[in-house]
Amino acid sequence: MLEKLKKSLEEAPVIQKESEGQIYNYFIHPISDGIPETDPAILEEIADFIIAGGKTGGIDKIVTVEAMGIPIATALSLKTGIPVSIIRKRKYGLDGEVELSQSTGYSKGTLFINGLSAGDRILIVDDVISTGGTLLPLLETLGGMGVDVAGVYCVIGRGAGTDQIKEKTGVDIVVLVDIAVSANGVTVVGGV
Ligand SMILES: O=P(O)(O)OC[C@H]1O[C@H](OP(=O)(O)OP(=O)(O)O)[C@H](O)[C@@H]1O
Ligand code: HPA
Repeated sequence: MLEKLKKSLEEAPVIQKESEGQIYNYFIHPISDGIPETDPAILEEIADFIIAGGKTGGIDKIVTVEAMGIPIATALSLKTGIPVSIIRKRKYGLDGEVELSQSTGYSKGTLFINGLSAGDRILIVDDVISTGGTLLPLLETLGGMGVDVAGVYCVIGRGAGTDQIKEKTGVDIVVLVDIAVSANGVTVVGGV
């Protein structure tokens, strides 16, 4: 399953990004960066896998984080008819906007939630989970807002984020492909 995705990950180039004195080996792949181009067949395979997981029933909104969760969320939305709500990196100042801090292995920023409120039942999808510095504060913030997270899917998993989030929040993130990344490249180490 997901053989095309796994094969393309093994071929992904890796660059070094420096943040706060630490080097982060950053892989570049169509799903996580849109480079060199995204094969619609892979997006379709991902959406079909998520639908087969059975968690899209009774969902009000598919929720993703700008930018690279958007193609995955859109593919899923087109197949299910469920609307997409996007957590943005831009402040709008609308009533009810909620902001939170995000950190990754190579960046820090602020995320802005609009259009979600208590009682909404959502499915979160994203392209990558690595340190968990995006999803952990997001899950905590959504919990505080009374939003009901029915499931979380990340296409590519690397690093300790998935396990740390499970420990801290009890949320089981479904990762489709687990990888290890070094300066020499990407190795697929597990997945569905
Ligand atoms: O587990 P973490 O260490 O937080 O890494 C995962 C996050 O990193 C990427 O987001 P980024 O903010 O780089 O945005 P992008 O989608 O525009 O690449 C990715 O889309 C995840 O949201
Ligand atoms: O290494 C990475 N590559 C692309 N996107 C990412 N998001 C977190 N880590 C990465």
